[in-house]
Amino acid sequence: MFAARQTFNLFQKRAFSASASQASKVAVLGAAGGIGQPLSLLLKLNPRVSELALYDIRGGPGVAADLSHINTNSTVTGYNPDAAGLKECLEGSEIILIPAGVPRKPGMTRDDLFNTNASIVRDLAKAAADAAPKAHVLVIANPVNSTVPIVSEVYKSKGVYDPKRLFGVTTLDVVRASRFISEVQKTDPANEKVTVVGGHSGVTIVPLLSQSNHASISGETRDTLVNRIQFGGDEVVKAKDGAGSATLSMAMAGARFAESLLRAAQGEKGVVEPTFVESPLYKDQGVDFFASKVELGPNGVEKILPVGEVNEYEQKLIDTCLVDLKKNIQKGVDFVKANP
Ligand SMILES: NC(=O)C1=CN([C@@H]2O[C@H](COP(=O)(O)OP(=O)(O)OC[C@H]3O[C@@H](n4cnc5c(N)ncnc54)[C@H](O)[C@@H]3O)[C@@H](O)[C@H]2O)C=CC1
Ligand SMILES: O=C([O-])CC(=O)C(=O)O
Repeated sequence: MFAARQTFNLFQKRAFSASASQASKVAVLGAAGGIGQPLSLLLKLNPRVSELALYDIRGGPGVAADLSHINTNSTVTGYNPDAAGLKECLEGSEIILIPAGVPRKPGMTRDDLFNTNASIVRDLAKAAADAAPKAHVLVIANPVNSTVPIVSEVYKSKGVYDPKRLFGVTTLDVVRASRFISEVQKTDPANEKVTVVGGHSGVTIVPLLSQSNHASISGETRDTLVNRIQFGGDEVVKAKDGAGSATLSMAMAGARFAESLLRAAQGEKGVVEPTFVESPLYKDQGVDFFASKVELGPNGVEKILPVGEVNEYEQKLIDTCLVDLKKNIQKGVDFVKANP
């Protein structure tokens, strides 16, 4: 309890002085799962994390005991799978990652996970809003297009919503885009930066290849590549054959996003990550959340960057994306209204 409070005080101080303490408590909810475990491992290896707080409805303390033997300075605590454990896990957290939820099986869409995961995310959001209302919340649980609006509605209902601190993690789409384009072009993925906008499922994932190093990609090569980026998740679901979806690549992507937020919180300027946030970009078309490049700062979203110039083909992809995205967002909002 005392330790948790102490970390919070340090974080409070840093809000005023970026160069002060580097202490950061990071909580993972769903820490014993397929994503939760490797994500927690990567966070244990991150020197910017001083305290790692792990919660799961089963297995949290075991994962924590295991990770706590790794010889990096951070402390690791696994909390009891009850309301008191969850509260203690959350208190003082600067970042809360939520990979808690059921993954897809072959033949399912991400939206098919809604019935199970909506209430899981809603309940965790309620606990987070009460225990750590100022933390950055990073939603990994699918369907991200709906679970992020669910968190925002919960926070609104509790009067603590700050749109600058709520993120849907879409980093994996960008990671895939960079890797897939490098495979086609026989280049080093480290040098491939592909902007991916929209949401995080199927046709709502919109890669903007015209803004990449390979703007001239066209025809069937382009179509195949765009399709692979949009449906990359399905490749893994199919290959795992009933055992779940992407976990290791997702852990890497989640850890990268958390690292970017910590870098920005700890005073680094110009940190840009693509992420699904409440966004003004398509509000005039009734779409309140949209993934685009976002500059991060000590308080979360510093600046939402414009989508930029797109070609006719990409504009069509965006138009298609917006139709689905609007419905997915509304579904999340309606869920919390009907099931507060
Ligand atoms: N945003 C993205 O790019 C991606 C999102 N995902 C999503 O992440 C979620 C998790 O996937 P996996 O880790 O593979 O699933 P998993 O089933 O391996 O792990 C989920 C964990 O959540 C825990 N859990 C369930 N309810 C909980 C609750 N109320 N509180 C705390 N923990 C709870 C389970 O005990 C389990 O350990 C899925 O919804 C999946 O679709 C997966 C890959 C990429
Ligand atoms: O495909 C899934 O269900 C998991 C996911 O979101 C991804 O891998 O992008």
